[in-house]
Amino acid sequence: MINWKNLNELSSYQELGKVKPLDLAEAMTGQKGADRVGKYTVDMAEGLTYNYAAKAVDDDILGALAKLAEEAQLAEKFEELYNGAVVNTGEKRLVLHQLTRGQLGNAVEADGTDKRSFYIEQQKRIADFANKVHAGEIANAKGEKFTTVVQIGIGGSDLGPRAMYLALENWAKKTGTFKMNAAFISNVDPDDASAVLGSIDVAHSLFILVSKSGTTLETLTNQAFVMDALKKEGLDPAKHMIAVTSETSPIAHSADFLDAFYMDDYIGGRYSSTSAVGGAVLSLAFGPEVFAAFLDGAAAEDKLSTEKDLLKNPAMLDALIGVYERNILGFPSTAILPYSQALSRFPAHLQQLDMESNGKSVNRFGEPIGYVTGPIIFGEPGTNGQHSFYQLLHQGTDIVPLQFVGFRKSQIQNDVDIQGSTSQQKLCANVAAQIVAFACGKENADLNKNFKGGRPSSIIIGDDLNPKTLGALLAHFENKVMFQGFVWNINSFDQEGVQLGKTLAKAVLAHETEGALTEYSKLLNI
Ligand SMILES: O=P(O)(O)OC[C@H]1O[C@](O)(CO)[C@@H](O)[C@@H]1O
Repeated sequence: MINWKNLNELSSYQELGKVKPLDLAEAMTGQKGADRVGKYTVDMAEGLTYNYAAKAVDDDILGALAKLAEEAQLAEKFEELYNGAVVNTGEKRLVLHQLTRGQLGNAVEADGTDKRSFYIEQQKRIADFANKVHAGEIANAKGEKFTTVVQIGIGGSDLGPRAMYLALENWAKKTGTFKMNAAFISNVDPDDASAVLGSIDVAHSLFILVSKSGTTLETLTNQAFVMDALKKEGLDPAKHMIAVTSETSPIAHSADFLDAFYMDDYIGGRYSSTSAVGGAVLSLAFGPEVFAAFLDGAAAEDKLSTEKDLLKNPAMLDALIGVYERNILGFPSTAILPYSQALSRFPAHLQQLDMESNGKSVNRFGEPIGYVTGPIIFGEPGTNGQHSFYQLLHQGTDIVPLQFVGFRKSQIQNDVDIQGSTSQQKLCANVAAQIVAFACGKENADLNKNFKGGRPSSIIIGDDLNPKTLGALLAHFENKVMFQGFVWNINSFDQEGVQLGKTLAKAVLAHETEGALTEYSKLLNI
């Protein structure tokens, strides 16, 4: 029997508030700190590890978090989700993104079909299509091979797939699996589409129109923009464009497209990288085998997330430590800091994943809640961030919990030894230094140079970033966000907060405004 209770109704949450907080700076200094690094670590899938030695937790706090996980029935709620319960209460939908990469529980039937079979069928259709494009069997009007693929989409139909493409681009070039360049058009700003169209060979480009709803204004505008450009080159848009959408959307089964691949309403945009939304562009860019390996990594991490023991479940643990930092320690934000250039857009993807999912003020039944929920998420790859906003992270008045990601090896493996160390060693040295600097600080009589420390961080470490480790990394964060939503008793799978702005923008374009909106319209010359 599942109890969907608010966080402040749980006795384990009240108990958690009474546990003595850890003095992180003290705990991380000297041999005690060294011991913590070996102790507070848990294996993730695909050889990754989640190390939380530099988080402000000890055995007592972890014990209290384990009780909270149990009372909030996190493992049971995940089970409900993957067995096909209507967990998206706002939209009255099932939540099935895990099913795109594996079968965690019972077969799930919806709309008269077995959903796992449906997702596999779409993956097979995409693989077949991609193989034909690579072989030149599907080609442009002159029978020439397509060399570039361009995804048109926004939000979840852009950020995840774009971040995943960038994460694997150099890996694929290095390993000989690279098949096609990919570009992305998302913003309705005409400079976005113009710049992308100006940088590609349009006659040899295949466009993927990605919109689950098939109604997103930005995406449909960019589709028309691209169709116009194709026509101006004397090309037939329908021979250069495929669609990824839900079967019930207005753009499904349209003659505007060479082919169409489907996902469905049970996969939220921000959770759609492992569906056809990511599958089409990644299979075309790197080949279906690479996409399949990415799915395997995500499936392996999902499996780990079913573990009931908090200390063996990295996503649940990461989620609970985040709740402790947000609700007990009162920290308002979290920074995502990958020490990997390939993950340059991963923080942007996590901004949507986390903030669109957990930026909620009512519980899953639509009732107000009396505690804070999702933190503000931001980030940049290291070491660039160090020379930008780390000043505030080290000495600012707010404490910002940090989530580092680092790999022992670079992707391209082209490196130079300068002054006794390689660039990769310098990168890794910096992340190690930052973790300890944030945690331990450094006293100085000159307060301007004083570092208080006590600033918590965790790090996910792997040997290298490849399709499997990337899949595991993605699933870790998806599952972390889901578990946090369960703890806060909110619905992490709808996004009503984006609607009002869309409605008002339509009113502005239709010149149906009043008051301040009319004045802003005039200021912007609309
Ligand atoms: O794929 P669609 O339906 O075009 O939606 C794009 C994005 O728009 C949103 O609905 C927010 O406006 C996101 O949740 C979604 O990822």
